[in-house]
Amino acid sequence: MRIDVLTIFPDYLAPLELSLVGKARQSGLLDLAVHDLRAWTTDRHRTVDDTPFGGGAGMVMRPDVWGTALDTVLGDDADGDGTVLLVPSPAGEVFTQRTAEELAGARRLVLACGRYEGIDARVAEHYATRPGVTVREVSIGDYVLNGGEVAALVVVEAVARLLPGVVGNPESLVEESHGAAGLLEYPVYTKPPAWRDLPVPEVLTSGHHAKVTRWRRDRALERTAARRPDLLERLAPEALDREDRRV
Ligand SMILES: COc1ccc2nc(C(=O)O)sc2c1
Repeated sequence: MRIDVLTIFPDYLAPLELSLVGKARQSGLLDLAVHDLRAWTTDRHRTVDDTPFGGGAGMVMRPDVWGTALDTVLGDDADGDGTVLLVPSPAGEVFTQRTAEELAGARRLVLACGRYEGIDARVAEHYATRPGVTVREVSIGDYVLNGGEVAALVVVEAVARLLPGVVGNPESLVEESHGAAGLLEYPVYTKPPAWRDLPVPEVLTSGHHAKVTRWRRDRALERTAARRPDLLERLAPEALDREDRRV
């Protein structure tokens, strides 16, 4: 997959050179480039914003600068099919694991990180008409950030780890929170067996795999019911067996 991130703060995306995403880039599993939006400004102050039509506080990012930048980055991608222009926005659809799975199937992601009061609305409107490009405005949660860069970090990590070969053991993608089971993850333990007078649950050292599996499922159901009942409500009825309903 090819990912391009456009921002006025390229250094904010430095964490994408580290760890799992960094390794995926080095190995060629992920082709990612970060671009400084100011490279497409034309004035000596490298201006990217202006005052909002209709008045109000703050500044709005100019469509002309974004248009030149996105035209360049999108290129004359003849087979532009499967390109998602992703715009982090507090007014966007909520980004979930399902969103990450959908985006992981795209041929290409271009993330446009806004700042100030946001990007002129005509940018998303214009690129939504471009053949082969789908525009999605997404929010990573019900709080407001100062710009799209943090959201871009979240989106890139959540998507990259779903790409084949990026995570060492694909099995681990199944059991984690918000994974295929649709439940929160069960509690995990490691050595030492006793720590500050706190023991590890006996079943986990019993060697009885069926009991361990059941215990983990029960703890995941309990946690989900206590912390995210909305996830339980979304589960298909057949996703819970008779044993599950006992919890
Ligand atoms: C101006 O650009 C912004 C500002 C706030 C913001 N908040 C987001 C969120 O996902 O909560 S994305 C985002 C982009």
